[in-house]
Amino acid sequence: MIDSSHHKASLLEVDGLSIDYGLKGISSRAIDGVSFALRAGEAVGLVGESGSGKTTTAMAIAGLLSPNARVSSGEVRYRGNRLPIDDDAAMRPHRWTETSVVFQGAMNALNPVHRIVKQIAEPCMLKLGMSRGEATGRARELLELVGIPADRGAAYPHELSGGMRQRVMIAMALACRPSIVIGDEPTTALDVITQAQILKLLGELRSQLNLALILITHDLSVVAECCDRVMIMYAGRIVEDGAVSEIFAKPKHPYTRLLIDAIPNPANGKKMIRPIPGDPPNLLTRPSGCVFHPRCPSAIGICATEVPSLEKCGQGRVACHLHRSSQQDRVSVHA
Ligand SMILES: Nc1ncnc2c1ncn2[C@@H]1O[C@H](COP(=O)(O)OP(=O)(O)OP(=O)(O)O)[C@@H](O)[C@H]1O
Repeated sequence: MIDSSHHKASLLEVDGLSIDYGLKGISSRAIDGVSFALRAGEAVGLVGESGSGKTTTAMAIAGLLSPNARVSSGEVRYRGNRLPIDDDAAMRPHRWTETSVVFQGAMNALNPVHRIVKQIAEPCMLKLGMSRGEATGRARELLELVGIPADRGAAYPHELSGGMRQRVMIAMALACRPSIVIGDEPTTALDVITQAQILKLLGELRSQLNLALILITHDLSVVAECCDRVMIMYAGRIVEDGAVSEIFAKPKHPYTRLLIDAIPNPANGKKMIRPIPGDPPNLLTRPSGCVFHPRCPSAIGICATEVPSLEKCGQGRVACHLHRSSQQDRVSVHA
C-alpha cells in the first residue's frame, strides 16, 4: 500500500499494481506490486534496465496497455478516483485528457500524409469537442508553445527535423490539457544538442502549465538534469525512490549505486558506460528472495530467501535487506 500521508495531495496514486502479459499461453509478470504517488507539478524519473517494467507502468497509467496485458492486482487512482485501466472502452474518456504520452521516434507516431496542424487539431475536436476552426486555432497556439512558428503547421512530418517532430509530439501530448505527461525515452533518437533543447522545453512547459512529468529513461544523467525525484525499477519492482539530490549523493540500494557508478564521468577519466555485471533477470524464472541478489555485490544470506519490501528510509523508500533497521544493526556489526 502507498503511504497514506501522500493521499490528499496526490494527483495520481498507483497502488500495489501487478500486470502480467500472456504470450503463447504463457503468462509472465511484467510489474509486481508497484506503488507510488505523484503530486501535481512533480517531475519524476523512472529508471531501470531494459525490461524492468518502466513502459508497462507508464502505459497502465495512461490507459494504453496492450491487449495481452492483464491487471492481476492493484489499482491506479487519478484525483482519488479509480481508473478502469484494464477496460479499453471505459478508459477512452480518460486517455490523453488526464495523462498523455510523448513517445520516442516521432516519425513512427506521426501520420506522414497529414499536415502537422491537422494532426494536432484532431484530438482537440475529438476530445474537447471543438469545431475545426477552433481546433486549428488551438493547434497553432500549441505549435507556438513548443517553439515552432504557427505557419510551419502546414508542413508534413518529413519536412521537419527530428527535434521539430519531437516538439510536434509534445504539442499533441498537450492538446487535451492533461495534468500528467509521460515521456517514454522522448529524446533517445535525437543528437545531444537537440536532446538538451527538448528536455529544456519539457522543463519549461512543466513549470508554465504545472504539469506532472514522468520521464522514462535508461539515462540517469537525463534524470539529474530535469527531475526532482527518481524511482529505480528492477525486474518489475521499484527498488528505490527518493529525491534526485539524495539518491545521487547517497544511493541506498546496491543496484542504484551500480547504475550511478556506470555513468560516464569525463572529470574522473571515466569515458564509457560501465555495464552492470551479470544478466538481467528472466521474468519467467525469477530468482527467489530479492530479485537482484544474484548480481548484488553486497548480498547477505536473507537476500536469497526473503523478498525485501519497499520501506520508508530517510526521506525516500528502498527495498533492500541491508536497509531494514534490524538488518542495519547486523550489517554494522560485521562491517
Ligand atoms: N505486449 C507485450 N507482450 C508480452 N510481453 C511484454 C509486452 N510488453 C512488454 N512485455 C514484457 O514485459 C517486461 C517489461 O517490459 P517493459 O517494456 O515494461 O520494460 P521497460 O523497462 O520499459 O523496457 P525498455 O526500456 O526496453 O522499454 C519485459 O519482460 C517485456 O518483454
